[in-house]
Amino acid sequence: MSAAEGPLVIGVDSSTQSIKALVVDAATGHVVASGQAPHTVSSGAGRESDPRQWWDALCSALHQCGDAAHEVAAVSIGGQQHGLVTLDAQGEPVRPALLWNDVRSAPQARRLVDELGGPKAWAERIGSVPGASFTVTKWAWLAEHEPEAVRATKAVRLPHDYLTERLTGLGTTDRGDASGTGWWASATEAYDEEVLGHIGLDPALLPRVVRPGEVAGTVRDSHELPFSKGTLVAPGTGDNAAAALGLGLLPGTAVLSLGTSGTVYAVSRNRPADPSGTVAGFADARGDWLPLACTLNCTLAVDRVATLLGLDREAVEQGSEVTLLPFLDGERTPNLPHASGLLHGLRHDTTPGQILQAAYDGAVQSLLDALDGVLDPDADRHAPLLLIGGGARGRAWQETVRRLSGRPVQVPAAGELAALGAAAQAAGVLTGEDPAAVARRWRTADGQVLDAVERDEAALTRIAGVVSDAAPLLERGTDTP
Ligand SMILES: Nc1ncnc2c1ncn2[C@@H]1O[C@H](COP(=O)(O)OP(=O)(O)O)[C@@H](O)[C@H]1O
Ligand SMILES: O=C(CO)[C@@H](O)[C@H](O)COP(=O)(O)O
Repeated sequence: MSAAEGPLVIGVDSSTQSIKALVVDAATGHVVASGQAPHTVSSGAGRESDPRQWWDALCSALHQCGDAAHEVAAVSIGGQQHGLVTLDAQGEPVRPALLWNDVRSAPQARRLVDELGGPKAWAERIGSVPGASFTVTKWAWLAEHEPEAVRATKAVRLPHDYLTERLTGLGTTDRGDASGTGWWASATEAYDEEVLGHIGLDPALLPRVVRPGEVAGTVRDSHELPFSKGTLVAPGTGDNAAAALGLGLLPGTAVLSLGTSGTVYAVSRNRPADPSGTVAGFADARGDWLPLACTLNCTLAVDRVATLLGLDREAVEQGSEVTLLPFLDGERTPNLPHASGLLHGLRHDTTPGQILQAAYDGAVQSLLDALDGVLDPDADRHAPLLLIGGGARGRAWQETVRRLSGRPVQVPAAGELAALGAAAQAAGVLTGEDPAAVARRWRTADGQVLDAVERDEAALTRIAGVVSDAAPLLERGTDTP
C-alpha cells in the first residue's frame, strides 16, 4: 500500500507526441508515480495517428506507474483536441485518425464557413469560425476523399473519447472537447443538427456529452490495465481545457502553452464569439469558457530549425534583424494553411544562433499577437503569464516570451499540467469538489516568476511587417502560381 494521505487518482494526457500518466494523491496533489510512452504521427501531406497506438501507449504508461496504479479510485483522460476518430461496428478504427495539425481540410473549412452563413454566423452560433483543425472540416474532407470510409463509420469520436470508451465501453465526451468539433454549438450547448445535416453526419454516431462533475462510467474488465473493475472514470476533456483545470485557472490569467502546438488562452465567464476566427470560442471543462488561439508550429518547428542549423536548441544569439516565420506545417494563427517557412533579412554577418533566435521570435510573436483577444477587457495586462508545456522548460523559450511580451512570466514547477488537470477532474468525481479548486489546493501553478523586461516592440513590428508584406507568398505556399 502507498503512504498517500488520500485516495489515489490517475490523470492522463494523450497529446500529439506521447501519453503521460500521473498517479496523484487526491488529498495533497503529490505525484506518487508517473509513466510516459510515445506514439507516432505520419509525415508528408497529412498528419494521422492510429488510435490503437494511443491505447498501447496508455497501457505502457500505466504499467510504468507500477503498484500505485492498482490502487487508484478514479481515472480521467485528457487528449489532443479536434482529431477525427472513425470507428466501425466492432469499435475498431476504420482508418487512422486525422489530427488537429492536418491542414488538408482547409478547402472544406472555407466552403463550410461560406455555405453556413459566413464567419459571423459561425462565431455567434458555434463559438468558433472553423479552420482546418476543426473536426467538422475533417469529416467533410473524408466524405469527399474517402466516401467508403465514411460509409463504414458507425461511431465518431475525439481522441480522449476513444480512450475513455475503451476504459468504460460507453461512448462519451465532454463540453470542453465537444466545443472543438465545430458541430457542438456554444450558443445552445448541444450538437447542432443543421451543421450535422449539412455534412451528412448522423447525430446517432456521436458520443453523449457528459456534464462536468458527472461520472462517465466505470472501468470494465480489461486484462491489459492495472485498474480494478469498477474504478470510476471522469468525463475527461481536451488537453488545453485539462491544463486549465490543472492550473486551477481563474478569469484574468493568461496561459501560454509551448508544446507541439502553441496555445494562448484564458478562462472567461463570457461566451466568446470572434468573427475573425483568430480566437476559438471553446468551452472549458467546468461550465465557463476557454477563448484560445493556437499555432501549428511551436516546439517541433523551432527544434527543426536548430537541427537544420546544427545547433543545440539553447544556442541562440541576439542582435540581428533577421526574421524567420517558422510556418513549416502551414499555419493556423495567422490563418495560412498553405504557408511554408520564410526567412527574411539575411546578411553576410548573420550568425546561425541569430537565425535560431529568429525562429523562437517568429513562433512566440504569433501567440502574443493573439493574447489580447483571449483576455476579458478588464483583465490586468501586466499580470504574469503562465508558461507551460514542454517548451516552458527551455531557457530560450522563457527569455523569448519575456522579451516579446514585456510581462512577468511564471513557470509552474509542476510539469504535465494537462495530466494534472485530468487527475484533478478524477479527484473531483470522487469528492464532489470543483476540479479547479482541487488544483488550487494542490498549488500546481506555483513556480518561479521571471520579472518583466522592456518589450521588444521593434522585433514585434518587424515580424508583423514581414507576415503582412509576404502575404501573397504565404497564402499560396510553395505551389507555382
Ligand atoms: N528542456 C526543454 N527545453 C525546450 N524544449 C523542450 C524541453 N523539453 C521538451 N521540450 C519540447 O517540448 C516538446 C514536447 O512538449 P509537450 O508539451 O510534451 O508536447 P505535446 O503535449 O504536444 O506532446 C518537444 O517537442 C520538445 O521540443
Ligand atoms: O488544436 C489544438 C488546440 O485547438 C492543440 O492545442 C491540440 O489540442 C494539440 O495539443 P498539444 O499536443 O500540442 O498539447
